[in-house]
Amino acid sequence: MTNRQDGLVEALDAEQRTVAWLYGRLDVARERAQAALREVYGRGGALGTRQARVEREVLASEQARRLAQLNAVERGLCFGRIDDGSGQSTYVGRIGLRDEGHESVLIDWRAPAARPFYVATATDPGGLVRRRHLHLKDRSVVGIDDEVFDLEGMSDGDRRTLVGEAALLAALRRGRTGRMGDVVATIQTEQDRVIRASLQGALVVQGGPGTGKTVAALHRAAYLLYTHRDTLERRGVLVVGPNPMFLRYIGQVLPALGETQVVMCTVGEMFPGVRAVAADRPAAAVVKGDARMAEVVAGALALRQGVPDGDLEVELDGLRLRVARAVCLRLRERARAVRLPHNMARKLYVTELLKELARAEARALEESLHIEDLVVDDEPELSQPLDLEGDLDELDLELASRRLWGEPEVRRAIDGLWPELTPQRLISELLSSWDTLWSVAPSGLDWQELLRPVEAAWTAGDVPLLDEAAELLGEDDSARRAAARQAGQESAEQELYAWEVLESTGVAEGGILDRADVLAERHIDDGSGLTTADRAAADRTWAYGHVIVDEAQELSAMAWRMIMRRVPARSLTVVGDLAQTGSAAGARSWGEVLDPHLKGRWREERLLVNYRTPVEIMRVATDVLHAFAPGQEPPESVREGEAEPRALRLPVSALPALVEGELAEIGDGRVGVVTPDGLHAEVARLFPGGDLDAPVVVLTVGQAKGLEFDTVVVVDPAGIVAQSPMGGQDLYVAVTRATRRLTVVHEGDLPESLSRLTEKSTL
Ligand SMILES: Nc1ncnc2c1ncn2[C@@H]1O[C@H](COP(=O)(O)OP(=O)(O)OP(=O)(O)O)[C@@H](O)[C@H]1O
Repeated sequence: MTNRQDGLVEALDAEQRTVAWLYGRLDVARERAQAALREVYGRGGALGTRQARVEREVLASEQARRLAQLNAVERGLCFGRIDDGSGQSTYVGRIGLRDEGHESVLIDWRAPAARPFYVATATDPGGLVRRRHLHLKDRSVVGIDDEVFDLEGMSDGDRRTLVGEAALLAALRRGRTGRMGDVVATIQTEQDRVIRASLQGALVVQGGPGTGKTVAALHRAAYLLYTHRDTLERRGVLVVGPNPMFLRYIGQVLPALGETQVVMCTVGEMFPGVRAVAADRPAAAVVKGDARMAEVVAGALALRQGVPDGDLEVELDGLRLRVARAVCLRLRERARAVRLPHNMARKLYVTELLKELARAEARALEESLHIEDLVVDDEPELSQPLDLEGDLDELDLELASRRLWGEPEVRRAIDGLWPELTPQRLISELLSSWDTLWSVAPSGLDWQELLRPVEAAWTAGDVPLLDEAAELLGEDDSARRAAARQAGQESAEQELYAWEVLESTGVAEGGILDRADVLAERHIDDGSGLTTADRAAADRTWAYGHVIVDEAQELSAMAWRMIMRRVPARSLTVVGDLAQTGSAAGARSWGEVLDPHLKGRWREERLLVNYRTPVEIMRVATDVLHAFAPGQEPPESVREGEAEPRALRLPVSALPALVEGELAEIGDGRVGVVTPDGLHAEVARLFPGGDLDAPVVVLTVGQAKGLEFDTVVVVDPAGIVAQSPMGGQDLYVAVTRATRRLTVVHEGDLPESLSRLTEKSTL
């Protein structure tokens, strides 16, 4: 054996001992959490005082969460080590662990002490002499990669253990599984800046395909939850993604990092109770996404706050109650002046109008009696004009109002003037009414594109309109607010109590939680057993502590209005690539979409290295990019691929044979077949049952956005360009999904931008 091999074996042995010991600590921590959980449950059932129940729930939930976190970190518990010039070594892992003496033995990757592991470079090693990556298979150390920053500072023994392959490249070469994995072990410096940026304010992460925007944004969520757990566990974190497929693709990253309490949804899912299943035509999507639609919705609502053409007349038991048009106008102005949402202002309007109707009833009654003056002969002082209306005092008015409110004719009249509305009703009636759109749409807006049947299925583009409407309509939430007021009184007591529980049980000292109000909030006994994430997801008006928007270039101006409502503190991470905008309603510049809300108070980080697509494929992608954005440069690939990308002139029916060959080439990996929308059904029939985990999955470009596969087969590139409302952007997205191999299949001519591909007509 050579010295070098000896050194490596020695190093592996030494690291194996350390790693085994760390897993031992993990087992101890788990056993403790399990024992604590058993002990808490052992304290009895649902009986006992409220105090005892709260105590039990607080502890059980904390221990369960701790246990889930400890279980999540089993794979790759420790992945790094940093050595400083003083001979001190620090191990970095998925979670922080301490020894019996409470000394830190493993540093959580998110802790400040772990930072040098990610930011040290040869030119700026930050006091490190070496960074070591540990590769684990189950609990065994199977490899190590060293980067040495200061050869002089290392011992001879250490020098002998240098091993070649960079951990990053090893990670990038792995076959794809159909799901995104975490990259804690190999976060790069530029990504680290994104991940650890301050919670305050808005950060835009702009980067080309494969630069790790998504993966960095997810690690940022985990980092923020670790660093600001008190704020964020109470308020929650929301991740908005482009489609359900993408959310499934990234769904495992945060749980693998021990974080399960993040809400993930698409724009189409952001209105509780509505499932947006239909798609808009591009022209309709553009109009729906236009910021001027806010005026359209407001205008449509204003039309629902009506006044009669003449006087208001209601027939009731043979009486004709009449309220002058001028009075109706005055009541409407008064109700509008309170600036409450429509459904809440309606209360005021209804109360006032009922009083007017009560007066009108008295007047009508007077007239119906046909007695102008009641004259009592003997007692002239009693002789006076009959004045039923003038005789009504407040109490009479209230009683009469209540009675009138029970009359269907009165209800009908009021509903005709100021109806109680749901967002769904307002928007579906708006989008199906030529008259309403014609009268409220500002000039220049192609409102005719919006027209559709009243019962049409909801689209993702409708959801921001529904949200806008809900904001203007409000809901009569007096009952909920009364309950909240009462809960508010209780919460101070609960916080104090929760704190006492933590202290008396030692949980507080263990550092598991440091703020009692977090617990108090999470454990307010609303009887639902819901977590913050559950409550937030079900509540349209929830204000999140932080919102991450991925593929943010696709969002329309109206969608941004909705997102901003969810995050009043404007703590946002906006992740995207303007060169990949597929939606005609999407962004052309970040300033254009963000400035209306943030007034320039956002900053941008750029990611410039492509970790996904090999150089050869990126050359093709660059041609595609330059065809629609001549001056723009794509990110630089970090590695070479294994095959030149190719074009094949083949019919769709030949795809199964082609895909079979690709599967044979890549072994364990995944094939993605990307088609224009119009061909999707036909191609998908050739590969039944293809979900994300399947070896072959057929996707439209919209579905493939954000995903990646070992091999990508792009079908009918000319069709993809033709269908794209923006031009070549969709083709750019399609050709940048591959990590290893790219084949373009076409029957007609290839788009000019793909002329670099060597063309063949056989497999
Ligand atoms: N530091 C890293 N270490 C290991 N793998 C990484 C790293 N950064 C990114 N990757 C990998 O590169 C691939 C691309 O990352 P990601 O999907 O986050 O890029 P993206 O910028 O969101 O791309 P797109 O804009 O095309 O959707 C993923 O497989 C990801 O795991």
